[in-house]
Amino acid sequence: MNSENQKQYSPSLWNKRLPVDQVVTAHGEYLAKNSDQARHKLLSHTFRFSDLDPEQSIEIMYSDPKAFSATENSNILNFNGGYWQWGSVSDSSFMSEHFCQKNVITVAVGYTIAPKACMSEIFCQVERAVAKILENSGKSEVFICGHSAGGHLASMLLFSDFKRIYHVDAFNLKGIISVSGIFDLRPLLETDINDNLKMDLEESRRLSPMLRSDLRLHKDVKFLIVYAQNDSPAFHKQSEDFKMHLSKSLGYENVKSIEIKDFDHFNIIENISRDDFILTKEIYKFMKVD
Ligand SMILES: N[C@@H](CC(=O)c1ccccc1NC=O)C(=O)O
Repeated sequence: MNSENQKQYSPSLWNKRLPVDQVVTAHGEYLAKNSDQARHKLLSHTFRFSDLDPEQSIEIMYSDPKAFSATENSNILNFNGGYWQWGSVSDSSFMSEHFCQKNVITVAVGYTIAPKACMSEIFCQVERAVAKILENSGKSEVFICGHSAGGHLASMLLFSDFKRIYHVDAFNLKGIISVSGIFDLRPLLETDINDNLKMDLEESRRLSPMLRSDLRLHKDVKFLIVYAQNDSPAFHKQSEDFKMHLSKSLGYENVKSIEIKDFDHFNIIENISRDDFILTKEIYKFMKVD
């Protein structure tokens, strides 16, 4: 165990709002409550990809059946955080209400969490769900937002060969938003986060977008990399290093990073349930929604 890494990758220790042992529970309750509220107010469909685990599914929300059946609209996919071992697809539609009011369709994307699935399996499940969504999205624009572990999964899609493996075009995948994401998994090997994931060095390298340059996604994809002021220094560095990797090594032109002042690892994502939050407004701008 590396105690410095353990500290840097324990986001609850860096929050300044709540006692350390309460912040994760409060976070889970917030996401569940707001997702339930959205489910009651909006129309929704769940598609399950497996009989083995209900988490391997997507939950689509929308306010207007006409928008849902239109061939040209805007979709935002959400990948939940929780270090690939907590969180649920059913708690991942907490931001749907205001997006759907603006005729954006929201899609919570679920996956089997560790230790039932390892990191490679989790990424495959997410990749397959995205391929299905792209296949069925017509000319609609698709944006992906991921928090923490979800930001990692979203960024890994850069190296997905959708054409060869799933026979779909990814031309309508327009942008990726990582909120307090992790891009180099190696520091996690020496923390208790890996007790359930059981990654070895080879798997951690292969699944680190920071260490990959075998790009498959087209260069027009836009990136928004966001982190909270009260994230740890290691999280800040991971985001800024990945921004450099995208722009300098991989040649992406449209990459922006933002630090959200006075927020932490948890309330930075909770608050995208509000339409007046600074990050929500940035996401609207990024998606060209008004
Ligand atoms: N044990 C971690 C928990 C954590 O990082 C977390 C919990 C819920 C949702 C996202 C999280 N972070 C990354 O995926 C902590 O110290 O906060």
